[in-house]
Amino acid sequence: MEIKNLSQDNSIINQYMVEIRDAEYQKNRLLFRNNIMRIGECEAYEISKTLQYKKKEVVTPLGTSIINVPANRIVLGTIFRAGLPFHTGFLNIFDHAENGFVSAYREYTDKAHHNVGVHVEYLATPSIQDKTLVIADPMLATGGSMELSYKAFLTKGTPAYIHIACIIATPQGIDQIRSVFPSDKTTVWCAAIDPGMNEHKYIVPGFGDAGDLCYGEKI
Ligand SMILES: O=P(O)(O)OC[C@H]1O[C@H](OP(=O)(O)OP(=O)(O)O)[C@H](O)[C@@H]1O
Ligand SMILES: O=c1cc[nH]c(=O)[nH]1
Ligand SMILES: [Mg+2]
Repeated sequence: MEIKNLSQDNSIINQYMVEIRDAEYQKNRLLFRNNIMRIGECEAYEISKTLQYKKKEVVTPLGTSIINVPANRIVLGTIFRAGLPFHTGFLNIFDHAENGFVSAYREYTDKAHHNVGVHVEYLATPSIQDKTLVIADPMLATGGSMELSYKAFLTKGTPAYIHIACIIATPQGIDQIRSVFPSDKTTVWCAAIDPGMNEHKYIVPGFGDAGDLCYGEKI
């Protein structure tokens, strides 16, 4: 399994990361969502370099041009809620892609908020059979949401390749992906790998609760 940590090269993504991590800057949800979207666009562009390409002839007003265009059939999968602005970034780049949506939310199963269970309740997706499945979700913390969402997508076919796209990952989340996903056809993309999680399973330093920062607190 390949891990592509985009923070290893300096790029404009670092500026967006500074802003989404900044507790003051986060107070503006519009700017927060917009930066999540822009990181999605950057990751999509990086993923585009790894696709297969085929020649396409295009007729201009003055002649013809032959250009290599992506050949993969892409399904952009995302996980409600926090995945939505990230998904928009991917769709801005891969505007011809099909789209799949799954809901997953983490719920504490004990009073001390130390144990987290993940609930999957909703799936709306085209077939993913033999397609390139991108699953976009900003946070890969325990990896539980990504694992269960992937298993939900698998009820609709077997993908040819899987790109796990997140913004911040933890070593534990990556290990979880490694134990569940097919190693010969999975790449994990992220803009940072943070050292770990606190006792409530929030990534530290991370940036907080992605869904709440995008859309407000839920009850
Ligand atoms: O790797 P995990 O430990 O499963 O955590 C990651 C999940 O946490 C967030 O969703 P959350 O459950 O907060 O739902 P929300 O997007 O509706 O806020 C995030 O968007 C991931 O889906
Ligand atoms: O730090 C974290 C971990 C999981 N989900 C979030 O939104 N933030
Ligand atoms: Mg949340």
